[in-house]
Amino acid sequence: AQSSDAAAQVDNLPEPLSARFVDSFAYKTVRDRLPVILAKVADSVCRRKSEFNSTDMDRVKSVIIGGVSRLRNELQTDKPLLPLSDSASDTTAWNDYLAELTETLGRAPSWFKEPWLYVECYMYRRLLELVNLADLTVGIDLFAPEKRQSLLGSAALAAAAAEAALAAEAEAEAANGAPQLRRLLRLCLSANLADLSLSALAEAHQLAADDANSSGLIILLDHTDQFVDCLRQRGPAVAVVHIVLDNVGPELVSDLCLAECLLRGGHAAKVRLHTKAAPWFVSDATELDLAATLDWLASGSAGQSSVQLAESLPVSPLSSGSDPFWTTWLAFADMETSPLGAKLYKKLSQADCVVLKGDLNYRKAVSDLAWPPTAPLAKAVGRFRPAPLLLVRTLKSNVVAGLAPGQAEAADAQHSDWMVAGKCGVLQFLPAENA
Ligand SMILES: O=P(O)(O)OC[C@@]1(O)O[C@H](CO)[C@@H](O)[C@@H]1O
Ligand SMILES: [Mn+2]
Repeated sequence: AQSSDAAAQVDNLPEPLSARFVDSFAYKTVRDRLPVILAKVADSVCRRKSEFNSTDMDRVKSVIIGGVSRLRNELQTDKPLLPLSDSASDTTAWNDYLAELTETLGRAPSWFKEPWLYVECYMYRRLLELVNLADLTVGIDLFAPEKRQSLLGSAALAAAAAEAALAAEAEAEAANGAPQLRRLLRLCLSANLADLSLSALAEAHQLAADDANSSGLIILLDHTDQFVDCLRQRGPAVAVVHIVLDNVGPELVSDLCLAECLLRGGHAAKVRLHTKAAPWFVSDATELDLAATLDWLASGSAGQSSVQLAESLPVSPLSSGSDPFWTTWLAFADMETSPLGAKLYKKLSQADCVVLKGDLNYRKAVSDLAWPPTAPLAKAVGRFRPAPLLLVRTLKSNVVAGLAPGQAEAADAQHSDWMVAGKCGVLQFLPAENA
Protein backbone atom coordinates (compact mmCIF):
# COMPACT_ATOMS: atom_id res chain seq x y z
CA ALA A 1 0.00 0.00 0.00
CA GLN A 2 1.36 3.38 -0.96
CA SER A 3 1.25 5.93 1.83
CA SER A 4 -0.26 9.34 1.27
CA ASP A 5 3.15 10.71 2.13
CA ALA A 6 4.81 8.68 -0.61
CA ALA A 7 2.01 9.59 -3.01
CA ALA A 8 2.60 13.27 -2.23
CA GLN A 9 6.23 13.01 -3.22
CA VAL A 10 5.52 11.14 -6.44
CA ASP A 11 2.62 13.24 -7.70
CA ASN A 12 3.80 16.60 -6.43
CA LEU A 13 0.77 16.91 -4.16
CA PRO A 14 0.56 19.18 -1.10
CA GLU A 15 2.31 18.04 2.10
CA PRO A 16 0.50 15.78 4.56
CA LEU A 17 -0.61 17.51 7.76
CA SER A 18 1.96 16.65 10.41
CA ALA A 19 3.07 17.57 13.93
CA ARG A 20 6.37 18.61 12.43
CA PHE A 21 4.69 21.93 11.59
CA VAL A 22 4.87 23.34 15.10
CA ASP A 23 2.28 26.06 14.63
CA SER A 24 -0.29 23.56 13.34
CA PHE A 25 -3.28 21.91 14.98
CA ALA A 26 -1.63 18.56 14.24
CA TYR A 27 1.27 19.56 16.50
CA LYS A 28 -1.11 20.71 19.25
CA THR A 29 -3.00 17.45 18.96
CA VAL A 30 0.05 15.22 19.21
CA ARG A 31 1.63 17.32 21.95
CA ASP A 32 -1.44 18.06 24.08
CA ARG A 33 -4.65 16.36 23.03
CA LEU A 34 -3.51 12.78 22.49
CA PRO A 35 -1.71 12.52 25.86
CA VAL A 36 -4.85 13.88 27.55
CA ILE A 37 -6.97 11.26 25.79
CA LEU A 38 -4.58 8.52 26.97
CA ALA A 39 -4.61 9.81 30.56
CA LYS A 40 -8.40 9.86 30.50
CA VAL A 41 -8.57 6.31 29.15
CA ALA A 42 -6.38 5.01 31.99
CA ASP A 43 -8.37 6.92 34.55
CA SER A 44 -11.71 5.77 33.18
CA VAL A 45 -10.81 2.06 32.99
CA CYS A 46 -9.57 2.21 36.61
CA ARG A 47 -13.08 3.12 37.68
CA ARG A 48 -14.71 0.11 35.98
CA LYS A 49 -13.81 -2.44 38.67
CA SER A 50 -17.35 -3.81 38.94
CA GLU A 51 -17.22 -5.07 35.34
CA PHE A 52 -14.33 -7.49 35.89
CA ASN A 53 -13.54 -10.57 37.92
CA SER A 54 -10.32 -10.38 39.92
CA THR A 55 -8.14 -12.13 37.33
CA ASP A 56 -9.40 -9.83 34.60
CA MET A 57 -8.92 -6.81 36.87
CA ASP A 58 -5.29 -7.78 37.46
CA ARG A 59 -4.77 -7.93 33.71
CA VAL A 60 -6.58 -4.64 33.21
CA LYS A 61 -4.15 -3.07 35.67
CA SER A 62 -0.94 -4.63 34.45
CA VAL A 63 -1.57 -4.83 30.71
CA ILE A 64 -4.01 -2.03 29.92
CA ILE A 65 -3.39 0.65 32.52
CA GLY A 66 0.36 -0.01 32.60
CA GLY A 67 0.47 -0.15 28.80
CA VAL A 68 -1.46 3.10 28.35
CA SER A 69 0.94 4.86 30.65
CA ARG A 70 3.96 3.51 28.72
CA LEU A 71 2.33 4.48 25.44
CA ARG A 72 1.78 8.00 26.74
CA ASN A 73 5.39 8.21 27.74
CA GLU A 74 6.57 6.97 24.33
CA LEU A 75 4.45 9.60 22.64
CA GLN A 76 5.47 12.47 24.87
CA THR A 77 9.17 11.69 24.60
CA ASP A 78 8.87 11.04 20.86
CA LYS A 79 10.20 7.47 21.04
CA PRO A 80 10.19 5.49 17.77
CA LEU A 81 6.89 3.94 16.72
CA LEU A 82 7.00 0.27 17.67
CA PRO A 83 5.67 -2.78 15.83
CA LEU A 84 2.50 -4.35 17.23
CA SER A 85 2.87 -7.53 19.27
CA ASP A 86 -0.71 -8.81 19.29
CA SER A 87 -1.95 -11.34 16.76
CA ALA A 88 -5.06 -9.78 15.32
CA SER A 89 -6.08 -10.15 11.68
CA ASP A 90 -4.61 -6.73 10.82
CA THR A 91 -1.37 -6.94 12.86
CA THR A 92 0.79 -7.95 9.90
CA ALA A 93 -0.57 -5.18 7.70
CA TRP A 94 0.25 -2.53 10.33
CA ASN A 95 3.71 -3.98 10.95
CA ASP A 96 4.50 -4.32 7.24
CA TYR A 97 3.57 -0.70 6.73
CA LEU A 98 5.73 0.41 9.66
CA ALA A 99 8.66 -1.57 8.25
CA GLU A 100 8.10 -0.07 4.80
CA LEU A 101 7.98 3.43 6.26
CA THR A 102 11.14 2.83 8.30
CA GLU A 103 12.94 1.74 5.15
CA THR A 104 11.70 4.68 3.06
CA LEU A 105 12.68 7.18 5.75
CA GLY A 106 15.98 5.52 6.55
CA ARG A 107 15.23 6.12 10.26
CA ALA A 108 12.68 5.13 12.90
CA PRO A 109 9.27 6.75 12.32
CA SER A 110 8.47 9.42 14.91
CA TRP A 111 5.25 10.61 16.56
CA PHE A 112 6.16 14.22 15.84
CA LYS A 113 7.53 13.93 12.31
CA GLU A 114 5.30 11.56 10.36
CA PRO A 115 1.91 12.35 8.79
CA TRP A 116 -0.62 13.14 11.51
CA LEU A 117 -3.26 10.82 10.05
CA TYR A 118 -0.97 7.81 10.32
CA VAL A 119 0.32 8.70 13.80
CA GLU A 120 -3.15 9.28 15.19
CA CYS A 121 -4.58 6.07 13.73
CA TYR A 122 -1.53 4.21 15.04
CA MET A 123 -2.21 5.47 18.57
CA TYR A 124 -5.76 4.11 18.51
CA ARG A 125 -4.46 0.82 17.11
CA ARG A 126 -1.95 0.63 19.98
CA LEU A 127 -4.86 0.91 22.43
CA LEU A 128 -6.54 -2.01 20.67
CA GLU A 129 -3.28 -3.91 20.93
CA LEU A 130 -3.43 -3.54 24.73
CA VAL A 131 -6.99 -4.85 24.80
CA ASN A 132 -5.96 -7.81 22.63
CA LEU A 133 -2.92 -8.55 24.80
CA ALA A 134 -4.96 -8.35 28.01
CA ASP A 135 -7.10 -11.18 26.63
CA LEU A 136 -9.91 -10.65 29.13
CA THR A 137 -12.78 -13.08 29.55
CA VAL A 138 -15.18 -10.24 28.64
CA GLY A 139 -15.03 -7.83 25.71
CA ILE A 140 -14.08 -4.27 26.59
CA ASP A 141 -14.52 -0.97 24.80
CA LEU A 142 -12.13 1.45 26.51
CA PHE A 143 -14.39 4.38 25.64
CA ALA A 144 -17.70 2.76 26.67
CA PRO A 145 -18.52 4.96 29.70
CA GLU A 146 -18.01 8.18 27.73
CA LYS A 147 -20.03 6.83 24.83
CA ARG A 148 -22.87 5.82 27.14
CA GLN A 149 -22.93 9.26 28.71
CA SER A 150 -23.05 10.84 25.30
CA LEU A 151 -26.01 8.65 24.31
CA LEU A 152 -27.89 9.50 27.51
CA GLY A 153 -27.38 13.17 26.73
CA SER A 154 -29.08 12.80 23.35
CA ALA A 155 -32.73 12.66 24.43
CA ALA A 156 -33.77 16.17 23.41
CA LEU A 157 -32.11 15.87 20.03
CA ALA A 158 -33.52 12.37 19.51
CA ALA A 159 -37.07 13.57 20.15
CA ALA A 160 -36.76 16.46 17.67
CA ALA A 161 -34.90 14.47 15.01
CA ALA A 162 -37.24 11.48 15.20
CA GLU A 163 -40.22 13.76 14.74
CA ALA A 164 -38.64 15.31 11.67
CA ALA A 165 -37.90 11.85 10.25
CA LEU A 166 -41.44 10.61 10.81
CA ALA A 167 -42.84 13.77 9.23
CA ALA A 168 -40.91 13.09 6.01
CA GLU A 169 -43.59 10.69 4.67
CA ALA A 170 -43.40 10.71 0.84
CA GLU A 171 -41.76 14.13 0.72
CA ALA A 172 -39.58 13.09 -2.23
CA GLU A 173 -42.63 13.26 -4.49
CA ALA A 174 -43.87 16.59 -3.16
CA ALA A 175 -42.68 19.82 -4.75
CA ASN A 176 -41.78 21.35 -1.40
CA GLY A 177 -38.01 20.95 -1.52
CA ALA A 178 -37.76 18.09 1.00
CA PRO A 179 -37.84 20.22 4.17
CA GLN A 180 -37.36 17.32 6.61
CA LEU A 181 -34.36 15.94 4.76
CA ARG A 182 -32.88 19.42 4.73
CA ARG A 183 -33.48 19.81 8.46
CA LEU A 184 -32.03 16.39 9.27
CA LEU A 185 -28.88 17.00 7.27
CA ARG A 186 -28.30 20.14 9.31
CA LEU A 187 -28.92 18.25 12.52
CA CYS A 188 -26.47 15.55 11.45
CA LEU A 189 -23.93 18.25 10.69
CA SER A 190 -24.26 20.12 13.98
CA ALA A 191 -24.27 16.82 15.91
CA ASN A 192 -20.76 16.18 14.53
CA LEU A 193 -19.61 18.87 16.98
CA ALA A 194 -20.18 16.43 19.82
CA ASP A 195 -17.17 14.24 19.10
CA LEU A 196 -15.60 13.10 22.35
CA SER A 197 -11.99 13.26 21.17
CA LEU A 198 -12.33 17.04 20.87
CA SER A 199 -14.19 17.53 24.12
CA ALA A 200 -11.35 15.66 25.86
CA LEU A 201 -9.64 19.03 25.73
CA ALA A 202 -12.49 20.52 27.74
CA GLU A 203 -12.92 23.16 25.04
CA ALA A 204 -16.56 22.34 25.50
CA HIS A 205 -18.69 22.71 22.44
CA GLN A 206 -22.22 23.34 23.46
CA LEU A 207 -24.23 20.96 21.37
CA ALA A 208 -27.42 22.50 20.18
CA ALA A 209 -30.32 20.18 20.80
CA ASP A 210 -31.99 21.92 17.92
CA ASP A 211 -30.27 22.60 14.63
CA ALA A 212 -27.28 24.11 12.93
CA ASN A 213 -28.80 27.60 12.95
CA SER A 214 -29.19 27.70 16.69
CA SER A 215 -25.76 26.22 17.34
CA GLY A 216 -24.24 29.21 15.53
CA LEU A 217 -22.48 26.92 13.10
CA ILE A 218 -21.37 28.62 9.89
CA ILE A 219 -22.25 26.39 6.94
CA LEU A 220 -19.60 27.19 4.34
CA LEU A 221 -21.03 24.96 1.63
CA ASP A 222 -24.57 23.63 1.51
CA HIS A 223 -25.11 21.25 -1.40
CA THR A 224 -28.34 19.77 -0.05
CA ASP A 225 -30.11 20.49 -3.35
CA GLN A 226 -27.52 18.56 -5.33
CA PHE A 227 -27.85 15.59 -2.98
CA VAL A 228 -31.67 15.64 -3.25
CA ASP A 229 -31.44 15.93 -7.06
CA CYS A 230 -28.96 13.07 -7.27
CA LEU A 231 -31.39 10.75 -5.47
CA ARG A 232 -34.36 12.07 -7.43
CA GLN A 233 -32.65 11.42 -10.77
CA ARG A 234 -32.14 7.82 -9.76
CA GLY A 235 -35.95 7.51 -9.67
CA PRO A 236 -38.40 7.43 -6.79
CA ALA A 237 -37.55 4.90 -4.11
CA VAL A 238 -34.82 3.08 -6.05
CA ALA A 239 -31.74 4.81 -4.73
CA VAL A 240 -29.34 3.10 -2.36
CA VAL A 241 -27.56 5.39 0.10
CA HIS A 242 -24.57 4.29 2.14
CA ILE A 243 -23.79 6.28 5.29
CA VAL A 244 -20.28 5.96 6.67
CA LEU A 245 -20.99 6.67 10.33
CA ASP A 246 -18.85 8.66 12.69
CA ASN A 247 -19.63 9.30 16.36
CA VAL A 248 -22.09 7.79 18.83
CA GLY A 249 -24.45 9.92 20.92
CA PRO A 250 -26.23 12.83 19.24
CA GLU A 251 -24.49 12.20 15.93
CA LEU A 252 -25.50 8.54 15.60
CA VAL A 253 -29.02 9.35 16.78
CA SER A 254 -29.36 12.02 14.09
CA ASP A 255 -27.80 9.73 11.48
CA LEU A 256 -30.41 7.08 12.26
CA CYS A 257 -33.10 9.72 11.88
CA LEU A 258 -31.54 10.69 8.55
CA ALA A 259 -31.73 7.05 7.46
CA GLU A 260 -35.40 6.89 8.42
CA CYS A 261 -36.09 10.19 6.65
CA LEU A 262 -34.45 8.93 3.45
CA LEU A 263 -36.56 5.76 3.54
CA ARG A 264 -39.84 7.18 4.77
CA GLY A 265 -39.56 10.25 2.58
CA GLY A 266 -39.12 8.07 -0.52
CA HIS A 267 -35.68 9.56 -1.23
CA ALA A 268 -34.07 6.13 -1.05
CA ALA A 269 -35.13 2.51 -1.23
CA LYS A 270 -32.28 1.25 0.89
CA VAL A 271 -29.89 2.75 3.41
CA ARG A 272 -26.75 0.94 4.50
CA LEU A 273 -24.73 2.01 7.53
CA HIS A 274 -21.00 1.45 7.96
CA THR A 275 -19.63 1.11 11.49
CA LYS A 276 -16.10 0.66 12.84
CA ALA A 277 -14.81 -2.85 13.49
CA ALA A 278 -13.36 -1.76 16.84
CA PRO A 279 -13.45 1.24 19.19
CA TRP A 280 -11.74 4.10 17.36
CA PHE A 281 -11.04 7.84 17.86
CA VAL A 282 -12.90 7.69 21.19
CA SER A 283 -16.45 8.14 20.03
CA ASP A 284 -16.73 6.31 16.71
CA ALA A 285 -19.69 3.95 16.40
CA THR A 286 -19.20 0.19 16.37
CA GLU A 287 -21.86 -2.42 15.62
CA LEU A 288 -22.45 -2.78 19.39
CA ASP A 289 -22.99 0.96 19.71
CA LEU A 290 -25.46 0.87 16.85
CA ALA A 291 -27.48 -1.88 18.54
CA ALA A 292 -27.28 -0.11 21.92
CA THR A 293 -28.49 3.14 20.36
CA LEU A 294 -31.47 1.47 18.71
CA ASP A 295 -32.29 -0.27 22.02
CA TRP A 296 -32.12 3.02 23.86
CA LEU A 297 -34.40 4.70 21.32
CA ALA A 298 -36.81 1.75 21.52
CA SER A 299 -36.84 1.93 25.34
CA GLY A 300 -38.82 5.17 25.29
CA SER A 301 -36.10 7.20 27.05
CA ALA A 302 -36.26 9.72 24.23
CA GLY A 303 -40.03 9.84 23.75
CA GLN A 304 -42.65 8.14 21.61
CA SER A 305 -41.37 9.27 18.18
CA SER A 306 -38.02 7.66 18.94
CA VAL A 307 -39.75 4.40 19.83
CA GLN A 308 -41.56 4.46 16.49
CA LEU A 309 -38.33 5.29 14.72
CA ALA A 310 -36.48 2.39 16.34
CA GLU A 311 -39.30 0.02 15.41
CA SER A 312 -39.08 0.88 11.74
CA LEU A 313 -35.28 0.68 11.63
CA PRO A 314 -34.27 -2.94 12.29
CA VAL A 315 -30.49 -3.31 12.50
CA SER A 316 -29.88 -6.23 10.21
CA PRO A 317 -31.03 -4.89 6.82
CA LEU A 318 -29.67 -1.50 7.80
CA SER A 319 -26.12 -2.35 8.73
CA SER A 320 -23.54 -2.92 6.08
CA GLY A 321 -21.12 -4.24 8.69
CA SER A 322 -17.76 -2.96 9.86
CA ASP A 323 -15.17 -3.22 7.15
CA PRO A 324 -11.66 -3.43 8.65
CA PHE A 325 -10.46 -0.81 6.13
CA TRP A 326 -12.11 1.98 8.18
CA THR A 327 -9.75 1.23 11.08
CA THR A 328 -6.55 1.27 9.02
CA TRP A 329 -4.32 4.33 8.53
CA LEU A 330 -5.06 4.46 4.81
CA ALA A 331 -6.57 7.41 2.99
CA PHE A 332 -9.60 6.66 0.82
CA ALA A 333 -7.64 7.43 -2.36
CA ASP A 334 -5.82 4.17 -1.66
CA MET A 335 -8.99 2.15 -1.09
CA GLU A 336 -9.53 0.77 -4.59
CA THR A 337 -5.94 -0.27 -5.19
CA SER A 338 -5.06 -1.55 -1.72
CA PRO A 339 -5.68 -5.24 -0.96
CA LEU A 340 -7.09 -3.96 2.34
CA GLY A 341 -9.71 -1.79 0.66
CA ALA A 342 -10.63 -3.24 -2.74
CA LYS A 343 -13.63 -5.19 -1.43
CA LEU A 344 -15.03 -2.17 0.37
CA TYR A 345 -14.54 0.01 -2.71
CA LYS A 346 -16.63 -2.43 -4.73
CA LYS A 347 -19.34 -2.39 -2.09
CA LEU A 348 -19.43 1.41 -2.04
CA SER A 349 -19.56 1.45 -5.84
CA GLN A 350 -23.02 -0.09 -5.63
CA ALA A 351 -24.36 2.98 -3.85
CA ASP A 352 -26.15 5.84 -5.57
CA CYS A 353 -24.60 8.13 -3.01
CA VAL A 354 -22.09 7.63 -0.20
CA VAL A 355 -22.53 9.97 2.76
CA LEU A 356 -19.28 10.42 4.68
CA LYS A 357 -19.80 11.65 8.22
CA GLY A 358 -17.38 13.65 10.29
CA ASP A 359 -13.94 15.12 10.34
CA LEU A 360 -11.81 11.99 10.22
CA ASN A 361 -13.69 10.66 7.19
CA TYR A 362 -13.18 14.04 5.53
CA ARG A 363 -9.45 13.96 6.30
CA LYS A 364 -9.20 10.47 4.86
CA ALA A 365 -11.28 11.47 1.82
CA VAL A 366 -8.81 14.23 0.92
CA SER A 367 -5.74 12.22 2.03
CA ASP A 368 -5.12 14.66 4.93
CA LEU A 369 -2.99 16.85 2.67
CA ALA A 370 -2.61 20.60 3.09
CA TRP A 371 -4.79 21.51 0.08
CA PRO A 372 -5.35 25.16 -0.68
CA PRO A 373 -8.99 25.67 0.42
CA THR A 374 -9.94 26.48 -3.19
CA ALA A 375 -8.51 23.21 -4.56
CA PRO A 376 -11.35 21.44 -6.40
CA LEU A 377 -12.82 18.66 -4.25
CA ALA A 378 -12.53 16.27 -7.22
CA LYS A 379 -8.78 16.83 -7.24
CA ALA A 380 -8.50 16.41 -3.46
CA VAL A 381 -10.36 13.08 -3.37
CA GLY A 382 -8.23 11.78 -6.26
CA ARG A 383 -8.95 8.14 -6.97
CA PHE A 384 -11.76 7.85 -4.42
CA ARG A 385 -14.80 8.05 -6.70
CA PRO A 386 -16.89 4.93 -5.96
CA ALA A 387 -20.19 6.88 -6.27
CA PRO A 388 -21.47 10.42 -5.79
CA LEU A 389 -20.30 11.66 -2.39
CA LEU A 390 -21.86 13.82 0.29
CA LEU A 391 -19.41 14.98 2.95
CA VAL A 392 -21.10 16.09 6.17
CA ARG A 393 -18.50 17.52 8.49
CA THR A 394 -17.71 20.26 10.97
CA LEU A 395 -14.15 21.49 10.51
CA LYS A 396 -11.89 20.16 13.29
CA SER A 397 -8.56 19.97 11.45
CA ASN A 398 -6.63 22.24 9.05
CA VAL A 399 -7.88 20.78 5.84
CA VAL A 400 -10.66 21.68 3.48
CA ALA A 401 -11.13 21.76 -0.28
CA GLY A 402 -13.70 23.07 -2.71
CA LEU A 403 -14.27 26.50 -1.17
CA ALA A 404 -14.95 29.50 -3.41
CA PRO A 405 -12.20 32.14 -3.69
CA GLY A 406 -12.35 34.49 -0.70
CA GLN A 407 -14.37 32.15 1.53
CA ALA A 408 -11.42 30.96 3.58
CA GLU A 409 -10.22 34.54 4.09
CA ALA A 410 -13.70 35.66 5.16
CA ALA A 411 -14.03 32.78 7.63
CA ASP A 412 -10.56 33.50 8.96
CA ALA A 413 -11.42 37.14 9.51
CA GLN A 414 -14.46 36.06 11.52
CA HIS A 415 -12.78 33.32 13.60
CA SER A 416 -9.03 32.75 13.41
CA ASP A 417 -9.65 29.13 14.54
CA TRP A 418 -12.36 28.52 11.91
CA MET A 419 -10.68 25.37 10.61
CA VAL A 420 -10.18 23.54 13.88
CA ALA A 421 -12.75 24.65 16.43
CA GLY A 422 -15.92 23.16 14.98
CA LYS A 423 -17.28 26.64 14.21
CA CYS A 424 -17.73 25.94 10.51
CA GLY A 425 -19.27 23.02 8.67
CA VAL A 426 -19.84 21.73 5.16
CA LEU A 427 -22.54 19.71 3.42
CA GLN A 428 -20.40 19.12 0.37
CA PHE A 429 -21.54 17.12 -2.65
CA LEU A 430 -19.37 15.62 -5.36
CA PRO A 431 -21.14 14.07 -8.38
CA ALA A 432 -20.04 10.79 -9.91
CA GLU A 433 -16.83 11.01 -11.93
CA ASN A 434 -18.57 10.54 -15.26
CA ALA A 435 -21.55 12.80 -14.48
O1 LIG B 1 -14.17 12.41 12.87
P1 LIG B 1 -14.67 13.25 13.97
O2 LIG B 1 -15.24 12.47 15.10
O3 LIG B 1 -15.60 14.34 13.49
O4 LIG B 1 -13.45 14.05 14.58
C1 LIG B 1 -12.30 13.39 14.97
C2 LIG B 1 -11.32 14.36 15.53
O5 LIG B 1 -11.68 14.79 16.81
O6 LIG B 1 -10.12 13.70 15.60
C3 LIG B 1 -9.10 14.45 15.01
C4 LIG B 1 -8.20 15.02 16.00
O7 LIG B 1 -7.87 14.19 17.01
C5 LIG B 1 -9.69 15.59 14.28
O8 LIG B 1 -9.57 15.40 12.93
C6 LIG B 1 -11.10 15.60 14.67
O9 LIG B 1 -11.30 16.74 15.41
MN1 LIG C 1 -15.18 10.38 15.28
